[in-house]
Amino acid sequence: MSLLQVRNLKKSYGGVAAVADVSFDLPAGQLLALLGPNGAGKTTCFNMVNGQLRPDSGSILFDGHELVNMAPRNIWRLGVGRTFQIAETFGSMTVVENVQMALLSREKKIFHLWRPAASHYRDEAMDLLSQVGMEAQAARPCSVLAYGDVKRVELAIALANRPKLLLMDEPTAGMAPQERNALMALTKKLVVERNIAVLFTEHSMDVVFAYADRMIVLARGKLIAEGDGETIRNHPKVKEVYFGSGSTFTRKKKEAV
Ligand SMILES: Nc1ncnc2c1ncn2[C@@H]1O[C@H](COP(=O)(O)OP(=O)(O)OP(=O)(O)O)[C@@H](O)[C@H]1O
Repeated sequence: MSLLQVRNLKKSYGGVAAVADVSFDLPAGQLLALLGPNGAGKTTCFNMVNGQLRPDSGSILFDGHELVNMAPRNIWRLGVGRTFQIAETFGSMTVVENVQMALLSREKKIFHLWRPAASHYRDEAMDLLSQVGMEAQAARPCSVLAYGDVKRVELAIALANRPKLLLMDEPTAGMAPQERNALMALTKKLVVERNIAVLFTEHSMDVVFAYADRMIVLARGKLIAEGDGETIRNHPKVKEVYFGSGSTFTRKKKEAV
């Protein structure tokens, strides 16, 4: 049985069917890209999986638990993680402190500190930072980091909760091509090592074709195609939706990581 099983998911806004009868599976250890043109229903779909939006109908079964009608915090506790942007809130804290906070939050200990905060979970935080290649920058405030490095710290924070499923909404938005590839290569490595599943939306097709194991494509709320890169590239409905037929995605050489 797949880790995540989405069945007949529906959500309408007034007369607009934002998501119309969408079903898909995501096994552990896979990166699944959720694609589609603007307004296709990607964000709506995403937010139903993380509990921010309640579907009109359908089922989201995760690791044997029905997520529909469950509070986002409880969904998170079951092991559905997301990458949050730390820049706005915790930018003045150091890299390692940000990860320590995430570890404390996992253990619900933020308001029960009995040791100086600096010593809480420091080793575990440093271990997570080494996994994302950021241990050398542990003592720097997040606010001074390069954008690609902030994204690595966000990944470490998301991993602090030991997610079984990680949701990433446009993880590489605003990044230069080389940074994009480095972040996705790292994500892929962690997915394989930890056997976690990743569901991500992404507008950079070079990233999608280089790193996603499978893709699903939405158009006007409906799932129109599903499969690997080759299947999606050559799918007539996908071609039609993106370019009104003709060639859809140009094959780009994977850039050096
Ligand atoms: N809160 C809302 N109220 C009304 N309509 C909404 C709302 N959220 C989304 N929609 C509509 O639902 C449809 C799907 O929107 P959604 O944001 O899920 O698409 P998307 O694929 O994420 O698009 P994008 O790539 O532009 O972010 C669109 O027609 C959108 O206008």
